[in-house]
Amino acid sequence: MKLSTKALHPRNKHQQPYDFTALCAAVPALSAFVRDNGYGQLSIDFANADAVKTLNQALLKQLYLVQHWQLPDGFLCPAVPGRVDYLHYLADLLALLNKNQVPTGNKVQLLDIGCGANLIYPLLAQAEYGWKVTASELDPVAADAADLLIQRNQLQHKIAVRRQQNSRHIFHGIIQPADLFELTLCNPPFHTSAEQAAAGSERKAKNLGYTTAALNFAGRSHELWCDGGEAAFIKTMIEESQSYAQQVLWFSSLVSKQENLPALQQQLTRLNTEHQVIEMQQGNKQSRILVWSFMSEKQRQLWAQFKWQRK
Ligand SMILES: C[S@@+](CC[C@H](N)C(=O)[O-])C[C@H]1O[C@@H](n2cnc3c(N)ncnc32)[C@H](O)[C@@H]1O
Repeated sequence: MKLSTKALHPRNKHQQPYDFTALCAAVPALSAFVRDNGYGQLSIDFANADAVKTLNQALLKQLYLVQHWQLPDGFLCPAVPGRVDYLHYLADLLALLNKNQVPTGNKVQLLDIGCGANLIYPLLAQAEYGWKVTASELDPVAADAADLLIQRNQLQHKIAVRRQQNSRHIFHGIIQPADLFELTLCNPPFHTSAEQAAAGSERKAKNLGYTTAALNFAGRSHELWCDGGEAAFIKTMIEESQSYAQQVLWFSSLVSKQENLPALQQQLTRLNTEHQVIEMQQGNKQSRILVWSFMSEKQRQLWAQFKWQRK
């Protein structure tokens, strides 16, 4: 099945241009970066890493009530509207099992693979749906930064980071025998080498009209690449997911390159999974979520009945 959308998810709070007046009220430091964009609208210089970080602080505070958000230099700075879109589409999968209502609160458990130093998906999932989140991370510096965000926002009972010790593994060493997750999500490292990652950042900067690679989205190189790129990363994820077939309702991953989809879909068909592609569009940027499940519809309904609907 292929679902297609042309705009942000209807529940996404970012349908309108940013309200810089409200954002500056939430985080006054943002005012220093706001200027007229030449078309009579307020904006910031998206090539300025400090400006983009401060905008994120303000968005997270104003719209998601995240009081403290900071990012060590050189780490991937997320675009909030696109990240939250992924969560809303995953929430719809759960709503289908729950009389079209998204199940909320800590009865729903999410696993975020590679949360980064920015911890963006766990923070948004907690803010939007109150889900309990386990986050994995390979990079010790990123994992420590994510832990600090949890502590500063007093989310210790709602979000936990588990360090992945082996770069060749995704779920192994992270999912424990007693775990049950409704959802796994992942924004995988997408490039195949550090050089390709640098070229990708350069290209993005040029598309935005800047002459040099803007550092705000550059990220530390190993956040952005791994051997074999996203195709190999997701292939390993699918392989390992077999071991947790009865512990997870829906596995998922972003797939940034359309051309990587057919091989992954074939792999999922060979494994006899139910799978689908959910297309997302944010402005000119197109991306897609690949979701798969080893359970039958009946098994998923039983899960919902026993885990969410029992009094
Ligand atoms: C593209 S970044 C995404 C970061 C964040 N989730 C976001 O969306 O901005 C990929 C992240 O996966 C981490 N990573 C790479 N291999 C991993 C693995 N095997 N297990 C867990 N995390 C991994 C990287 O260190 C990096 O933080």
